[in-house]
Amino acid sequence: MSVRIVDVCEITKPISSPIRNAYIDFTKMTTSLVAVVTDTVRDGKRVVGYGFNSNGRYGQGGLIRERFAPRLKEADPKTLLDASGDNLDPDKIWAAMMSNEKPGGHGERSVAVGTIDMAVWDAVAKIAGKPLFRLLAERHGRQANPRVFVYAAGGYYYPGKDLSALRGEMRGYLDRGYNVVKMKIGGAPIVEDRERIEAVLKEIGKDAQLAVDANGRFDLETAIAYAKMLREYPLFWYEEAGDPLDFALQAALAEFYPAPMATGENLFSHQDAKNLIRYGGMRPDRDWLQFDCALSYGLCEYQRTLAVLKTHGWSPSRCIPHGGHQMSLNIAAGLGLGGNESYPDLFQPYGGFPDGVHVENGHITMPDLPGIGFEGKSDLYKEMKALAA
Ligand SMILES: O=C([O-])CC(=O)C(=O)O
Ligand SMILES: [Mg+2]
Repeated sequence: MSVRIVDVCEITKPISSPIRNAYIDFTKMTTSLVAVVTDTVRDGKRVVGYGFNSNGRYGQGGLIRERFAPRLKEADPKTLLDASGDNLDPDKIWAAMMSNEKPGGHGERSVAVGTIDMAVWDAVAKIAGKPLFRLLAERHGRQANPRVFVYAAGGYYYPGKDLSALRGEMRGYLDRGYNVVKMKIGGAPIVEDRERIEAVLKEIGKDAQLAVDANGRFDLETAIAYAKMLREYPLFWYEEAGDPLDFALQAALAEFYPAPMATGENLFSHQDAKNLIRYGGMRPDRDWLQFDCALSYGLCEYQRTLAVLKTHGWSPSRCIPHGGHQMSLNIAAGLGLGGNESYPDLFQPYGGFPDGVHVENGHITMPDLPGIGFEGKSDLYKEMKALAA
C-alpha cells in the first residue's frame, strides 16, 4: 500500500500578544500553519499532518508557496516513500524540499522547511498508528519516557506591568505545578532588572527556581555587568546574553558566570550548532542548549544536531528546546531531551499541552495520541481542521 502527498495547504495566523522582550514586541507576531494532506486512511479518516512555526519568527507563506510546497507536490511520489513503501520517509521528503538550495544562509528558509517537516512527521506517526515520541524511541533503539520536565516562560515586559503584577504572574505558574519559571531581562536598566529579579525570587522562595533571558540584547561589556549582578543569585540559567552568532562573547562570559547558561534558540542548522559547541565555550556539565526544531529545518535536522552534540560529548539531556510546542515534547519524550519550554498564557492556541494534561512537580506526562497529538488539543485542532481535514 503506497502513500501519496496530495496537497500541502498553508495559512498565516496571528499569535500576537501585547508583550515585549529586550529586542522585539509581539504585537504583530504571526505563524504559518501547514497541513500535509495524504491519500492514506486511518480509523476511517484521511491522514493529514499538521505543523506550524514557533514564536519569534514570522509566518513563512511566501517561501512555502513559492519553493517548498511545489517541490513536494512535483516530486515523484515513489521517491518519498520509506523502504517498506508503506509510509513516507521524512528524510527523503526533506531532501526533496532542499533540492536546488545552496548551503549556508540557514535562517532564510529553515523556518519554512521546519514547519513542513513538523507536518510530515505528524503524518508519518499517524500512518504508523503511534505517538511520535514512541516512533522516535523505537527508531533510535531507546526507551521512551512520557514524563517530561517543563518550565514556565513569561515575565515579559508590557505596558503598566509593575512588580506586583510580575510576582502575581510567577505565583500563578507555581500554583499550576511548575517549579522553574523564566523572566525577561535586558529590556530595562540593570538596576530595575535587579529589582524585578529580587521581587520574583522573594515571591517564589524555595518553591521554585528562576531563569532569566536577555534575548541576545547585550554587548560584551553589558553581558559581563549583568553576569556579575546575576551571579549573586541562585538562578536556574542566564539565557542568550549576546547576539546568537557572537560565539566569542558567549565564550568570554564563562569566566564571569560560573553557574549555568543557556542559548541556541536563534541557531538554525546543525552547522550553526556545531559552531556554538566548537567556539562558544558552552560547558556540557552545566549549560543548556535551546535549538528549536520548528525554526531550524525540523526534526530531520534536529537529529543531525543531536549527532553533532554526541560527537562533542554532549548528552541530549542538556537540550531544553525553545518554543513550547508539542513537537519538542515528543522529541523530549522519545529521544531523552532534558525537557521543554512552555508559555502557560502565551502564543495560544499553538503552544501548550493536550487537553487534560497538567503540570505536576514541574513535569507533564504525554498521553498516547497518534502523531504529535494535536487532535488532543481542541482549540488548536479547530484551527487545523479548518485548514484541511
Ligand atoms: O521572547 C522570545 O523571543 C521567546 C524566548 O526568547 C524564549 O522563549 O526563550
Ligand atoms: Mg529565549
